[in-house]
Amino acid sequence: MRTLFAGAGATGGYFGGRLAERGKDITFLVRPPRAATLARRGLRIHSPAGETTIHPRTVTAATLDGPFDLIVLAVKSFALDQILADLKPAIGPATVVVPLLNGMRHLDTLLEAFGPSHVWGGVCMIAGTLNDEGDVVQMSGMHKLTYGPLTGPDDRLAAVTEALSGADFESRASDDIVQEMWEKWVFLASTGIVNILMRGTIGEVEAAPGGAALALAVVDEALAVAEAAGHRSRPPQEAFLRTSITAEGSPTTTSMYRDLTAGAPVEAGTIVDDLVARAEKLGVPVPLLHAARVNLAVYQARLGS
Ligand SMILES: NC(=O)C1=CN([C@@H]2O[C@H](COP(=O)(O)OP(=O)(O)OC[C@H]3O[C@@H](n4cnc5c(N)ncnc54)[C@H](OP(=O)(O)O)[C@@H]3O)[C@@H](O)[C@H]2O)C=CC1
Ligand SMILES: CC(C)(CO)C(=O)C(=O)O
Repeated sequence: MRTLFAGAGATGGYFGGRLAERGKDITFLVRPPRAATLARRGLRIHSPAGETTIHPRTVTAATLDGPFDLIVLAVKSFALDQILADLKPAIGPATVVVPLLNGMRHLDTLLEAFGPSHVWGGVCMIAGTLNDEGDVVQMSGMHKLTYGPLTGPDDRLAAVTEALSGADFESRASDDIVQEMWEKWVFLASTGIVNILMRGTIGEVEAAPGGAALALAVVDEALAVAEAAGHRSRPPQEAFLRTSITAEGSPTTTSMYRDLTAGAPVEAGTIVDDLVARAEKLGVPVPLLHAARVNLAVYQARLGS
């Protein structure tokens, strides 16, 4: 399968790089400065398992001139509109688009842009970032990619599975990807909100008096929204979240918190604001999520000023 990774940042660079490392047919859609960095340094991945350099094939919006079989979308939510416009030439009659973005709102945007026959769901679990050189840094051993059609069986599944497997990360097709995206959203939003409201890692919050109780109260609010929306996390996912968000000494932060502490724009709209908006619509009280929304709005307003 000709596969295009749209974005070669922390997630796209990692998962696309790992696939390219195994000889899969991977191209990255990047902007000119990123293309220049990748040409000069290669795509370097630093991980707990070691370091690797891949020399990736890249295209830019100006040189993208034909359809791909599979597109993996790996940009931040605020870059979505531009890249969807750039991707138009890459969409053929049978192209599958798998987004890795956090949250749910991008699915509506994608369905509107490309139509239901092209859009699948996707979830990735990784703690990744780019360092000052533009290299991908995988901060823990976690690296999982899950994907699947939004509605019913799809005869492209075997080919997509072949394209996304066989590399040095866990890869899995899901027959209920929408539920898995909700579970990831609840996990990520809860963890990120605890980081942001308390300005610390999960372990630092847990060590504070009342910290674990506060974290679990955030989880209860996020779960209540998911439940009202018909997507309460299944018991093993809920148990994992409760354990992980109260883990003693945990260094866990989220990409949202890392962006905030770096003074960069934060995906507040799709990760926090959208959860609060759904809570309001469904009549679910979420005072802690609301506090996080206000906190992030103040931050974003300062960034813009
Ligand atoms: N980082 C993490 O640990 C995790 C992130 N996620 C989610 O994955 C999504 C992607 O995040 P992440 O990979 O961290 O983000 P990054 O910022 O690391 O990477 C996004 C990349 O998209 C590129 N980009 C933006 N617009 C365009 C465009 N028009 N054309 C080509 N490239 C473009 C940027 O390139 P440029 O250099 O040109 O700006 C950047 O390198 C987010 O929704 C995030 O929440 C999910 C799980 C974990
Ligand atoms: C919760 C986590 C770490 C898992 O991938 C994540 O999605 C993020 O930091 O954005």
